[in-house]
Amino acid sequence: MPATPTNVPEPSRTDPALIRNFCIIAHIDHGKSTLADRMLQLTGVVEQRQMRAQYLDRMDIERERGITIKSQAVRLPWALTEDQASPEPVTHVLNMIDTPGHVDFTYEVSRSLAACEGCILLVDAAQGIEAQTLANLYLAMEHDLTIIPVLNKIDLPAAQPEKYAAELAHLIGCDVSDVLKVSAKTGEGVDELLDTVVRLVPPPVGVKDSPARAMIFDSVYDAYRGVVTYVKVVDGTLNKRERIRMMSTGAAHELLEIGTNSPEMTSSDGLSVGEVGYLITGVKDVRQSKVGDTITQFTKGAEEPLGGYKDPKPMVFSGLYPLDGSDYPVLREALDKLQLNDAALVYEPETSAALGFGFRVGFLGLLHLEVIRERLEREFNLDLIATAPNVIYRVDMEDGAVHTVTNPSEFPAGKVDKVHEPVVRATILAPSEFIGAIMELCQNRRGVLLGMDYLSEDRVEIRYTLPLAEVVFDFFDQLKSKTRGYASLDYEPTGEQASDLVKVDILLHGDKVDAFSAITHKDKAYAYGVRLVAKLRELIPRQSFEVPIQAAIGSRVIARETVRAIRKDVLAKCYGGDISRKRKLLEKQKEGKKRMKMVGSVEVPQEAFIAVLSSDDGGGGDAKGKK
Ligand SMILES: Nc1nc2c(ncn2[C@@H]2O[C@H](COP(=O)(O)OP(=O)(O)OP(=O)(O)O)[C@@H](O)[C@H]2O)c(=O)[nH]1
Repeated sequence: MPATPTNVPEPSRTDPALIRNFCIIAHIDHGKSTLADRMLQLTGVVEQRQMRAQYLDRMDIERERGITIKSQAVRLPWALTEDQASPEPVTHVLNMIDTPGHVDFTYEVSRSLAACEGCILLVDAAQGIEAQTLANLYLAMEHDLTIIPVLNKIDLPAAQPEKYAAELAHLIGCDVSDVLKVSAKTGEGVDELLDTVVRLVPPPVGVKDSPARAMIFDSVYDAYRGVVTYVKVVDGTLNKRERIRMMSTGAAHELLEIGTNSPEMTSSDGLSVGEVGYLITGVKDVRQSKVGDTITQFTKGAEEPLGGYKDPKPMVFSGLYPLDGSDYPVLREALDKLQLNDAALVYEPETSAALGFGFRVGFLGLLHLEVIRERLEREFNLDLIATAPNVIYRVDMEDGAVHTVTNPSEFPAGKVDKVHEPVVRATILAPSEFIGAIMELCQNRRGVLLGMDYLSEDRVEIRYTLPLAEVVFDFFDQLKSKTRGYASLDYEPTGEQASDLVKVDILLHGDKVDAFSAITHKDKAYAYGVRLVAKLRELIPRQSFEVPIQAAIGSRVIARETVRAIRKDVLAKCYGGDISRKRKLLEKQKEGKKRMKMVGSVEVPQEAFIAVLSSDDGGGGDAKGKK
């Protein structure tokens, strides 16, 4: 029987003993959104007739278009099932906090978890534990959260609840009988799950009568209301109309609105100890309301911030250039706009001899890069050339100077002592039959095996240290193809290592093309040069003169190909008078031209810049492409 939310306490007056803050962590597609839907329905915050699939996700799309805001935290009233029959059931307040699912946003996930006291670890009963299940579980453990293991999709004919319950129990060290079994689709077991959240997740602890301290765990930009900031109040109370201070910057703002989501925004007088909700201050840029920062009162505020604040650090860089140079101001404006909602996006203008005016843009990871690029192209109608993504290198010179390199073409000339590159700790989960293939791939990518564990008879967890540069290209695609789609991957940065790295330049007609420069390991430089030069020879059309294509390390040429002269005369085969056919061919040639970029005196098609992005393992796989 669904609970009807009666006697729900005001957010500014809720007894912390009745609050439960929790999140759902799961591997992608294991059913997090569907379970959230069921909870919205069972707790009565969304009525049956309003319910549609993935209620919260719908808001996500709207937010992207700037209409509404996704609920980063939803307040759900719930009375224990056995209480529901009594005349005055005790209503608990469950705050369900959303966590971004992807590896690029680990810091945000970690802040969301820091706002909770417990979590539901959701695993698909037909698939078992996957890499993101583990990555999130480890984060939850770091934050000392109470973990409720749950198997989802038990309605599926392919579900193996007994097998995976044992796997899950083994992983977190609990009893098999503690693993709950639900179907987010049919709703089976979801009310028991809500009861379990009330019973097992500890209430938040904080000091009521002290200056307020609230942690920001998310911050989103809304076209109409400005920045909406999601917080958990740890100590004290934040009241509407109060002046507040961001502790990392000291900036002061007025609290124009404060409230909770259930699931639409509902304003209140304030938020007190243990409560989770949103606030609006009128700031226009998420960088003024940063994830991880602590908010307190402006006067007589707290002195010590809550721990854990750090600025987002870009890990991957790429040059973004408009195909049509006159679009440069549009690109600048578009980046400015996107930055309003993305504190992790950094960029600065850059000029390339080959590509003209553009920006060097820093991203948290490859997914972040893809999302931004797609939004620029889709929402701002831009045609872009993106240079191959690269990581940050730290270069120590023999004379003691230290350079930070975010663009390979700026790799310093002169006597280099050491080059450092970032490394990650990667966790791969897969059926054990693929161990050999996975190890071969990781070894090829300069990986160092850290360890391997069997999760069950036929599933393994393999841990490697890998240079980030080897992961950012196409590692995941390769992993998927070598394991028929069965492997899952997660990684986290773990520092840097000194490596034998060199810069490989590409010369077209004797001119260095900065957009093609790459930093690679010395042992791979030759294969890289040969492969790229061969690829470019295929892609660059014949010109009216001969074009040598060379790869070089410093002044030493390591590979060379030549594009022979003669411009292709598309009309050569059109004898006689079929004028419409001639026109068609000429138009086609013109179309093709549009997508060309003049690099020095050579016309280079756009695909050539993309070709640099795909790599073949071992360097020798190019024959595939030639067939
Ligand atoms: N049969 C069955 N299907 C389910 C159940 N729960 C979720 N699904 C389906 O599984 C798919 C993924 O569910 P989502 O809720 O989108 O999963 P998610 O974890 O939120 O996925 P992401 O948001 O992409 O990370 C959808 O097609 C759901 O309809 C369940 O209990 N039974």
